[in-house]
Amino acid sequence: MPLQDDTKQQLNDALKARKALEDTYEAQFKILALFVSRLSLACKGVDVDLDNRLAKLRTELNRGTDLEKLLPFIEGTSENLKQLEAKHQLDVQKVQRGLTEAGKLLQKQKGLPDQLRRDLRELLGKVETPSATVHAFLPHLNDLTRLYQHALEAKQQLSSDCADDDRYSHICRQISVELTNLLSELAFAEDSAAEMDKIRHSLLEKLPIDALLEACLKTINIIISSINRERQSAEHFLLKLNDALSSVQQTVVSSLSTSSALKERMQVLNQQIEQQIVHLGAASERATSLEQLKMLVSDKLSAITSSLREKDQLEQQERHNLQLTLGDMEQRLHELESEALTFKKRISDQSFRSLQDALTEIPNRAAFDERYQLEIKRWQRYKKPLCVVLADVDHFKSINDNYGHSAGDKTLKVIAKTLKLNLRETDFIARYGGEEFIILFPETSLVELEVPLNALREKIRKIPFKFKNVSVPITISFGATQFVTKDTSRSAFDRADEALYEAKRSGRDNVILKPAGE
Ligand SMILES: Nc1nc2c(ncn2[C@@H]2O[C@H](COP(=O)(O)OP(=O)(O)OP(=O)(O)O)[C@@H](O)[C@H]2O)c(=O)[nH]1
Repeated sequence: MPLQDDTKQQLNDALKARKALEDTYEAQFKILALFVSRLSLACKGVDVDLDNRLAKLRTELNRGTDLEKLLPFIEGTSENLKQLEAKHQLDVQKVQRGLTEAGKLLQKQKGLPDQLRRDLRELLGKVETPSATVHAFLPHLNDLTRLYQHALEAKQQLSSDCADDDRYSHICRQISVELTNLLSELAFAEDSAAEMDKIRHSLLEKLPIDALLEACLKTINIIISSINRERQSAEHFLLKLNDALSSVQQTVVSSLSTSSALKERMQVLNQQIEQQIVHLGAASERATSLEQLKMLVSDKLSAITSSLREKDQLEQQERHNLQLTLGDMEQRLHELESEALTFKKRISDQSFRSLQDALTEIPNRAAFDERYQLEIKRWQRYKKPLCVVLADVDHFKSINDNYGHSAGDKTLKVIAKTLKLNLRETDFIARYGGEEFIILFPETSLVELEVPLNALREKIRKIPFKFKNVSVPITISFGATQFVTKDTSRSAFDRADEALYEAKRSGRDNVILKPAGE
């Protein structure tokens, strides 16, 4: 029996040990199941198929399903994971390639700061190193994003600098245009005119701001010295006038005093003559003999004759003095008259020249502005059609560039002359600035313009321009419009400008008529 007891004991012990082992396995299995369940949750979102499989596995694990029953699940999921692993490798390569390409693209950008370029080079070196997971690239991606951000900031700065550049050249262009217009509206004497011409020519180039300011200062100096010259000339005229008037006054005063002295002397003589006649009468009564009377009369008569002669001389002297005074005054007046004439001509020349373009000798922009307002008023009053036309020489810059500015100037003169000669008396042409002309056609409708404008265009094209022995055909484009009721001077002008732009865009050497409302 002890043996039986012993065996029983052993069996019990074995059962206990097994139970303990089973308990341990079960606990371990639970821990493992929990871990697998958590791990599966961590994988969630990588792949939908995998997510579904893992969700099922978790449910089974929670239920405590036998490992045996779980095995097919596990196998299927393992297969799924293998495929994912392959895909993961591809993803890693893709991320690596993507990062490299994005980095290289950034490297190609212009205007990046040097430090950014260095950081980028270093980053691209790191990206080249192979990595097992996509995660390993995350810091690189982060770095690259940062570099992109810096690059964008640098670019933005650069483009705002460029915007400044644009603004700068816009301002320069505006100053240049305004100054050119001002120069064409100013009238100057010969020497200043040459200086002005020099400044005008310099403005044909693209000038930096300091050169433009210098041109402005030079212009101001010329204006000031010209004003001074005009003032001096006016002063000179006034001084002459003053001189002449005071000399006339002096002459009149001295001639008055001379003539009053003569008058006094004449009175004395008259008295003397009267007295001599009275004496003669009294003495003749007293005379007792004819001989005595004869002597007395002879004496007195010679005294009277000498007084009369003296009186005659005095009268002659007075007449002579008067003639001298008159002659002197006449001469003074002639001088003054010619001085006044010169001055008057100077003033009228001045006002004429201030409305004339110095180069082409046709009206300038200021003259146009005046005439434009006048024609608009006429159009409003009489309701007769009014057209405004802008004309611009084609590719004029290339004439300057290829043959020099003097050739350009000559071209403008010839074109202006041709245009003017081929217009009616009632039409008005002005140089609007640069190589642009503006024409007003009163009492003309837009349809009526087609033929004459095309004729003008042909005329210009046929001018045999020759530079450096090369025949250079020059063409011109026209943009025309007609005033309508709602128009202002500006709106009609803008429409003509748009038409001109269309003429240029259509290939130049063209006439575009643009009615309102198109
Ligand atoms: N010689 C000379 N050139 C002038 C004068 N005024 C303006 N210019 C030049 O005229 C040229 C005008 O050039 P752009 O405005 O580019 O026009 P474009 O070359 O005529 O070309 P499109 O008008 O487009 O056909 C510039 O080069 C100016 O310098 C001037 O009084 N004399």
